[in-house]
Amino acid sequence: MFSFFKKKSPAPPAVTPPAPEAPPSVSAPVLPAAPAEPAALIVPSNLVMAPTATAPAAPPVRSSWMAKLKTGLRKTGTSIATVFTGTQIDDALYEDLESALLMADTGVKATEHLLEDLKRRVKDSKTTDPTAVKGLLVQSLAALLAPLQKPLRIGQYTPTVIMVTGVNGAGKTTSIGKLTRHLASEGATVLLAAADTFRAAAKEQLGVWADRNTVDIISQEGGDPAAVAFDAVSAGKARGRDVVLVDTAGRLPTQLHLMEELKKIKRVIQKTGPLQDLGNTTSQSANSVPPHEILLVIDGNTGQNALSQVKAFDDILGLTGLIVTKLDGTAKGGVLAAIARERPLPVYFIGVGEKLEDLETFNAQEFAQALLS
Ligand SMILES: Nc1nc2c(ncn2[C@@H]2O[C@H](COP(=O)(O)OP(=O)(O)OP(=O)(O)O)[C@@H](O)[C@H]2O)c(=O)[nH]1
Repeated sequence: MFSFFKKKSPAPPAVTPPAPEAPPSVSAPVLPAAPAEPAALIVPSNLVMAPTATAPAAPPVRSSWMAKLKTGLRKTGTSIATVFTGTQIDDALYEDLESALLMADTGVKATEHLLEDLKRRVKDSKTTDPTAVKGLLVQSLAALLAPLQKPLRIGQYTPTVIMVTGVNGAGKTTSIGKLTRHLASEGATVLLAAADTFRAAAKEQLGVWADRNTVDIISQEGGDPAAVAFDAVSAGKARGRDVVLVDTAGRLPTQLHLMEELKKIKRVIQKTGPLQDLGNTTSQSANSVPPHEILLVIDGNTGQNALSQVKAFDDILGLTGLIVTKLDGTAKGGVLAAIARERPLPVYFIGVGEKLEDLETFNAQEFAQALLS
């Protein structure tokens, strides 16, 4: 599920270690083609299980996840899939597809792109079968979504500081709980910062996750969220934690004073100073200054509104990635294509349920297949 950097050792120059032995039920991890990685080693986690077209059959864990994803996206997929039930590939088919994609909140730009790309693929393949066109649409969608597929890198800094933002009820606290569980199950030590000091229940909610996951939580009765974040990062440094997750209160991008507050939280976290970059032992890189990740949690049910949130939060904070929740039962799953076309930020995780295990890494090919199955 994550990329872990190998921790720095004073011993001889780093040598790539053999890949950790994978448990029998888990396939070899496949990371998306990435630009040149820094010298530090990425030790792929045994939870990175994204299969590609050429990978061996999906392991049981991932395939049950796929079933969940397919069920979750059925509402979106059914209306698109019915377009291909006819016998001819004609203008009517493309018009119906255009409407279905727009109804699925794919947005005008991504819809235009997909139609153009699909027509080219149909022409190149010389197919006359509408069912085959659906297969080509899967390819086209997967190619559009591919830039969003990226693993979250953990372990390059001690701690890796992750600030989590989003509108009210998007699923921030739940996603932090799920993420904490995954991190803890991979052996990472986690410290949670309850910087949502507005909602009385938020601290308790996070406290429950903390208890469940046996991690520490830093909170302050009615305190300043920026101060909570500062204390948490300082404590994370002092205690040598691998990850500090900072939960923030939900807010709308139109609530400018609250957006200013988020900027302040970011600034104050930056003031905790640079953290040792385990991937760059010679100089201190600029991004060793926390927060290393600023994530926006979006509710997949909100469709085009989610895209507006991505743009607004990104403009103000400079986001590094997204978590898309509630993809179970949404008719608006096309919004990921809109994000890919208009604001392509990495989608680190997607949520398809309220349970702890209902969080997985995003895989473009799987998502495209599930959406159009
Ligand atoms: N079905 C489903 N529900 C989810 C998912 N993620 C979160 N939820 C539910 O969404 C609701 C809101 O989740 P929270 O985690 O409290 O949201 P939040 O963003 O922290 O909320 P605020 O702190 O009020 O801004 C809860 O009922 C969660 O159980 C998901 O992937 N699928």
